[in-house]
Amino acid sequence: MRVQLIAVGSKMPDWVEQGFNEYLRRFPPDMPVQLTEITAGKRGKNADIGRILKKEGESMLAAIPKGNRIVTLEVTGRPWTTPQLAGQMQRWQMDGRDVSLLVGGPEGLAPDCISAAEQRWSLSALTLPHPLVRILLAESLYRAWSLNNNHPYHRE
Ligand SMILES: C[S@@+](CC[C@H](N)C(=O)[O-])C[C@H]1O[C@@H](n2cnc3c(N)ncnc32)[C@H](O)[C@@H]1O
Repeated sequence: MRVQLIAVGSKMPDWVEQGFNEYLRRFPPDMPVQLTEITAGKRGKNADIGRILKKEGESMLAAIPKGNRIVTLEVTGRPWTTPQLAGQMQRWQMDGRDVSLLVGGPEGLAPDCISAAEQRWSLSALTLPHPLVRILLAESLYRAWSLNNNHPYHRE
């Protein structure tokens, strides 16, 4: 199973790149995690946020290979524990499809992305900055993978 992380925003600071890549490089060849960055629309003084959000959403959906399972990252999504996420991961793997995880920009995800989601996942009841979400997401997925594979990274 391949995991595609589609996130609004590019040109992340070094600490974000380093933190994210630290976990990315740990995934095994049969579960690669790949990042697709969507350029955020310009949010000037009189920017039409609704239009920007729609365009970002269209770009996100266009980047998803046909047939992928779509999972949105949302504050109001399901708060999975690590064992629950590990269980989800096993179900995703058995289902045979690749997974696309969607992370929105400053105003969140476009309504079209939310409608397209099969599952909505919350990392915390707090609203997190999107650069931090990438790192937490990669670490959470790696921890769930380590639990499923009896790797010593996760300890009960
Ligand atoms: C700065 S947040 C957007 C805040 C926006 N006001 C909203 O309510 O969606 C940017 C993105 O990070 C992700 N995100 C932020 N906090 C999250 C959380 N606690 N759990 C899951 N995803 C989160 C979501 O994908 C969100 O679209």
